Amino acid sequence: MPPIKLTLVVAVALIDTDNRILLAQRPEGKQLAGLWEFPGGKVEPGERPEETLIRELREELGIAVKEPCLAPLTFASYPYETFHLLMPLYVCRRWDGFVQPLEGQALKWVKAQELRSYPMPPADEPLIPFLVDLLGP
Ligand SMILES: Nc1nc2c([nH]c(=O)n2[C@H]2C[C@H](O)[C@@H](COP(=O)(O)OP(=O)(O)OP(=O)(O)O)O2)c(=O)[nH]1
Repeated sequence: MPPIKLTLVVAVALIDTDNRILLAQRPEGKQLAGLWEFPGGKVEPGERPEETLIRELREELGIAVKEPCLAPLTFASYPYETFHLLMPLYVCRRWDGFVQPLEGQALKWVKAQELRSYPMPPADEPLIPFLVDLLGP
């Protein structure tokens, strides 16, 4: 068996004042294209996960998030074919600026109980009940 490549990705459920969660659609041409995911990305060398998230949210969505506004909720651990994904999921209800699709990605605000209607990467499916518990149906 080849050694496992562990990949650390950090993601966030942004929650608006109606308790809806932001999903972003993975662009064509990327792995898992077309699936709906939580904003975030790979932790780069030398970064703390919270710094990664703040950077990704600025680059992808044009919003400014302060570190104390990121609350850990749960995590995903999933064996993709070429790497093992470890993905902490934070929750964030406060940010500055307006969410914009700066990378051309489709965005949707959805209720927790609607998450199952959006095809998500297999790693994300076990995260849904935590959001339903947190936010109610
Ligand atoms: N951001 C995010 N990534 C997720 C989720 N679920 C899930 O399996 N992933 C996977 C998809 C990718 O393999 C990886 C995130 O990497 P990424 O978005 O930063 O990078 P990428 O695939 O675009 O690749 P790259 O071009 O940056 O190398 O984590 C999720 O909910 N949010």
